[in-house]
Amino acid sequence: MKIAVIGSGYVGTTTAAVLTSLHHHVTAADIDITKVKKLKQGILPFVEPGLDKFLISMLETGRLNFTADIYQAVKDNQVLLIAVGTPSRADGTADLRFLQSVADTIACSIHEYKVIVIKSTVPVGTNRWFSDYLGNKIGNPHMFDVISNPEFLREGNALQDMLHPDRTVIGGKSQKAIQIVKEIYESMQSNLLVTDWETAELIKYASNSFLATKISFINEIARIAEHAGADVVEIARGMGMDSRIGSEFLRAGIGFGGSCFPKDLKALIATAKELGADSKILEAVEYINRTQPNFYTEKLNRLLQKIAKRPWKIAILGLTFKPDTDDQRESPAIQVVNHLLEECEEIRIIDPTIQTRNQTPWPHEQKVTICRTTTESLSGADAVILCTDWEQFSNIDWKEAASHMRHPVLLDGRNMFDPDDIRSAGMRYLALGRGEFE
Ligand SMILES: NC(=O)c1ccc[n+]([C@@H]2O[C@H](COP(=O)([O-])OP(=O)(O)OC[C@H]3O[C@@H](n4cnc5c(N)ncnc54)[C@H](O)[C@@H]3O)[C@@H](O)[C@H]2O)c1
Ligand SMILES: O=c1ccn([C@@H]2O[C@H](COP(=O)(O)OP(=O)(O)O[C@H]3O[C@H](CO)[C@@H](O)[C@H](O)[C@H]3O)[C@@H](O)[C@H]2O)c(=O)[nH]1
Repeated sequence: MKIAVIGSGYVGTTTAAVLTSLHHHVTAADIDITKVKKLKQGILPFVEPGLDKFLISMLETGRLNFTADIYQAVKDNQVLLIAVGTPSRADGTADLRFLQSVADTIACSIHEYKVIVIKSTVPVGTNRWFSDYLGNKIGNPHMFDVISNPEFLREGNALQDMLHPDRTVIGGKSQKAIQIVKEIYESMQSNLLVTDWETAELIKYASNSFLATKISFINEIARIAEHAGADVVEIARGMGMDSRIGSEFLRAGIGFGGSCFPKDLKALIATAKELGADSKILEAVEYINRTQPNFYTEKLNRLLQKIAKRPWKIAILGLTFKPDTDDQRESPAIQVVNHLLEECEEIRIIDPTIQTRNQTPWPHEQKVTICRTTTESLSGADAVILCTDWEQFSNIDWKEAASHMRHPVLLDGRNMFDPDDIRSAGMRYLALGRGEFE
């Protein structure tokens, strides 16, 4: 099939490469010319394990092409798959202006029947709105059909998630368009769920919100465990042994970040409000997550006030919202740094993907130092905070680390380490919900 993928970000690029591997002819289109130039050369503009090599091999098939000419991409392809961003507005609602701009482009270039597949995460009602908006613009609602096809990949595992999805959700009204989309994914071994637009849209938000709920739930249990002198890591292990609960998404820590959970949770709360429905659980999930990074850093503050002279020097391990990505969007590590900057003389950050200091603008930029090695970041520090559980941090020699620090204190924001190992290396170990209340 001939498919145009509109938007070449994390989702669009992965989708374009995977659809090529399914023997389709794919044109990936993006308005960002710099991005397109890189992708044409097989250079990924973001970090995503395995996707770089896969992209090159797909370009070599000759069936994958990148372009900044969205009009031509729309003209040349029967299926238009949209994967543009849907960021949060200040009030928490989803900003659909990129989607609307794609609709405007399609309206100017459509001459024959198209199947428009919305892969971007969009609030309930958006597929219906898109269909009406485009139909009115071109004055002919029969020139196209709209299909909701939400994406469930995780950053850091995008390629494998898309090659082997747990499920493929197809929402729509037109049987003809549903059949075409089914054929696109035909050779994939995946559970297929065909439904209407609204249900498909809500499956996406409900899935993300449920996973976010598991995380905030275990973070709340961690706060209780801390008062009770219990260990949340063991609690999660015990809970996870029950197959009805499952062991995933029960890691307590400084909270969830990224371009999806925080924004989708806020958007679902906003949708509920618009519809006049309750969202008490979702609001609690959002509240716990919003307060989680400061809950951790306050714990460190209390200890440092007792043992170290202000202003402090703090080392930060990891700035991305999770390992195996360079994405810092809504990273709780950034909230941790911002919360501490006022009290600190210097914050020394190390992250395997940091290229420049300016990826995130800091309020007191002169206080932030980007380091190349862990030792450099720890040198003279009053404390170190593990914010992102990158694999490479699991190999730190804590005995040596302690010798470089002014005060050997570790706040383990991801409960990554064994408290006994760290303490026996001469470090003071703080975590959340692991039996010690400072
Ligand atoms: N990142 C994820 O892990 C993930 C997973 C599942 C779903 N999603 C959803 O998928 C959507 C895309 O997410 P992303 O992370 O890939 O976003 P992204 O910001 O990485 O990429 C979006 C791309 O769309 C391009 N774009 C914007 N307007 C355009 C237009 N009019 N025409 C062509 N290109 C245009 C941008 O230049 C950008 O390259 C969002 O709705 C997101 O919620 C993301
Ligand atoms: O037990 C856990 C698991 C995750 N996290 C945090 O949760 C966030 C999100 O992690 P993850 O879900 O692995 O990454 P995303 O790439 O944001 O993927 C989510 O968001 C995507 C965008 O909608 C969906 O497609 C995916 O299915 C969904 O998992 C990160 O900050 C993690 O550190 C925890 O704190 N504890």
